[in-house]
Amino acid sequence: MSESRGGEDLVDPTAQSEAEIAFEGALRPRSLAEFVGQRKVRGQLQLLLDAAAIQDRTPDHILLAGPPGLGKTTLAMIVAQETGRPLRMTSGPAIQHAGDLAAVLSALVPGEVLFVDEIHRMARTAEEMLYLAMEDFRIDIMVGKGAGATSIPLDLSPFTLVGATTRSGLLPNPLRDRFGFTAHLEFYETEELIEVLRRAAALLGVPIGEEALLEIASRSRGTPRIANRLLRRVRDFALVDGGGASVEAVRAALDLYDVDELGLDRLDRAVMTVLLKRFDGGPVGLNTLAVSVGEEADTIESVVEPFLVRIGLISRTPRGRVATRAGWAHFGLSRGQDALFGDDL
Ligand SMILES: Nc1ncnc2c1ncn2[C@@H]1O[C@H](COP(=O)(O)OP(=O)(O)OP(=O)(O)O)[C@@H](O)[C@H]1O
Repeated sequence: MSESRGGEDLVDPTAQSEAEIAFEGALRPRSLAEFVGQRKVRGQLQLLLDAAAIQDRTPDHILLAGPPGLGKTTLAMIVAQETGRPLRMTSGPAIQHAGDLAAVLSALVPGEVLFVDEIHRMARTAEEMLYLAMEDFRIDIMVGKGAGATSIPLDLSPFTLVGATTRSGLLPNPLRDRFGFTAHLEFYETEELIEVLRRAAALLGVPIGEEALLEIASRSRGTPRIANRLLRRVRDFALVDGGGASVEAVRAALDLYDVDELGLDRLDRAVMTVLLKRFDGGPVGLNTLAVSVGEEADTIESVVEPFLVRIGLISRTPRGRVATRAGWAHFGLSRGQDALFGDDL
């Protein structure tokens, strides 16, 4: 739920309306067994939780790293659910001062799971407080100012911190090192997304065939949040059209929303078009690309780029972003053609 790229983008994993939050809540897997894909992470988490249960202690702190919409919040909820512990949720941007964090930490009950979304956006002063809290379940609260300032130690209840980040590179090493386990969530394979969709369609009571599921899955950018969102649009389309959720309905619905067969939307296409036409395939720096499409560099770096790299349309080089041969081919262009196309971006 980080920086939204705004508008009505269907394939923006960061943009979420109230209605969608409620919709997602209904589809969220409640146990590790129900959680589709991420096999390695599931196995690692299961082991960590089982070991803690045998020793009757709070599980180690967990860092969940990966692009938005891959299931970090869901996994945090599952950790609480599977261990029968209460869950408290907050986010980095909500912790602007050490005092904000002290208030949260001091209110934790023994064994509670504390989920901090976008943990890389927390205030620096709070990060330092968190080091001690994670290590010793203790914080020092500063009282007074200047020469008369004193620090009062405060013992905390043992807790498990589950941090989520789309930018693990931005976390300072001392914070990263205090997590007992870091899970790197990967984009989902098409087969896994089909599984996510099959489960969601059953929960929503939408009859849908395998071919239609495949068509939605392949346009979902490896992201369950997007898969569920596209399914919702297809369900609406089928309802209004009256023809059922056929593969034709999927194609018509997603064409209507400008999501192409690779799952690229307007912003992805704008980035690719700028890279190919204006910069003749690159290399181009991230900031230049972002300014050229009128978007935040952070959105390009954490949302657009990882997907374009993953599907092989661009690559990152030390000198900047470069279009690959597949990138040129997908847009039916070749190097040196910009004069033909002009600057019609
Ligand atoms: N492995 C999965 N199996 C089934 N559904 C999933 C899975 N992962 C995510 N989902 C679905 O996708 C939705 C989005 O997941 P979630 O909110 O956990 O993502 P996130 O990584 O926390 O995103 P953000 O960083 O934007 O908060 C969930 O509501 C759930 O319905």
